Amino acid sequence: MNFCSDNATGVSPEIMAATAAANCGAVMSYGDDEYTQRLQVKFSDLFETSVTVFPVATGSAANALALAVVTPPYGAVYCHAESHINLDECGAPEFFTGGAKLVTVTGNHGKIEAETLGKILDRAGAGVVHHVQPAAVSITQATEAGTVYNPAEISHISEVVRSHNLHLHMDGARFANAVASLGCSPADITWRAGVDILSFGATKNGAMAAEAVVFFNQELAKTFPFYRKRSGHLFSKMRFLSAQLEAYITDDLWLKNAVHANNMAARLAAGLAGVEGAKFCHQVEANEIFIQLPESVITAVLAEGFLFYRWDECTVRLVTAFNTLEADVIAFVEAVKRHQ
Ligand SMILES: Cc1ncc(COP(=O)(O)O)c(C=O)c1O
Ligand SMILES: C[C@@H](O)[C@H](N)C(=O)O
Repeated sequence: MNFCSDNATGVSPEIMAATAAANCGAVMSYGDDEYTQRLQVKFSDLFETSVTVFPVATGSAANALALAVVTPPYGAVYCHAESHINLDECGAPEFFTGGAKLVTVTGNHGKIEAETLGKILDRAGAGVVHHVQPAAVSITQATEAGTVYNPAEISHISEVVRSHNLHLHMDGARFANAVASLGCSPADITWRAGVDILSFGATKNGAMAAEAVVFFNQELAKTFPFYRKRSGHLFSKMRFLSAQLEAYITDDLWLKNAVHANNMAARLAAGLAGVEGAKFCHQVEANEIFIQLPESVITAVLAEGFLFYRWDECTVRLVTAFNTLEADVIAFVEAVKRHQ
């Protein structure tokens, strides 16, 4: 039983079927196909405003290319110290921006606080030739700590971003899990809250390999095609990414998958709450659990064949997904309780 990551899962049957169904005949390439064209309307409907959508294959590409559009080589991107763009993308944002600097911001439970960000930006040296120039802020929704920003928190951050003439990017690798957790509309935690560009994740939540860069700020969308092409992410057979994304947002599949993943995480957290020596590091608000367990328990449960990542000293990360079985959750809890 694998609780390592939602990246470990397979593909939603609906998405696999849609991808196979797209494999018929010849269609125009490089995004000029009907599947990709339909995405523009369908994503605009989903977000209740006119958007421009660009499929790419990975979340790291979505993040790095989106940031490249809003950050000059001498610029600065402000992000949480534990953010994926800072720790897990091998310098892709720095590379694709042409050398911009990621300036990290600390904050509890994986979240940037507007007041802290404002103080940092007030002292950032905008216009001072010796300093990198503030250009963008990137927040992750749901965060790398398994928490979520509510609409008001995002609005407060975007007010600070706007007051310093910057742009706001959202790493939404687990965006669906955040929407499912908050019970809000996609618009409420994006453009209505001041987000300019969203990396809309699908791979972790049922797609095979498809993410969408969604532009709410249409002016910023103009240069993205060139960044995407020169990064090698302009797929000639784009239909096979777009077919995944289209199936993902059809009949609310994206939300149904996320609701299940979140429910399994809540079920797992409830089971672990009573374990002797267990201590949750963060509120479980989406599909990731960070929990401290006695080393003897961790070692014994790993020895039983359960798969999960150690996160740091005595802390493990448990991630549920759209196809996590409740029986697996129960089995994991029982294994932990056997060894407590
Ligand atoms: C929060 C977050 N953002 C972005 C990514 C990048 O996605 P990918 O691994 O597809 O590059 C991940 C990866 O799992 C992630 O957890
Ligand atoms: C790199 C690793 O953290 C991946 N992003 C995950 O969430 O599993």
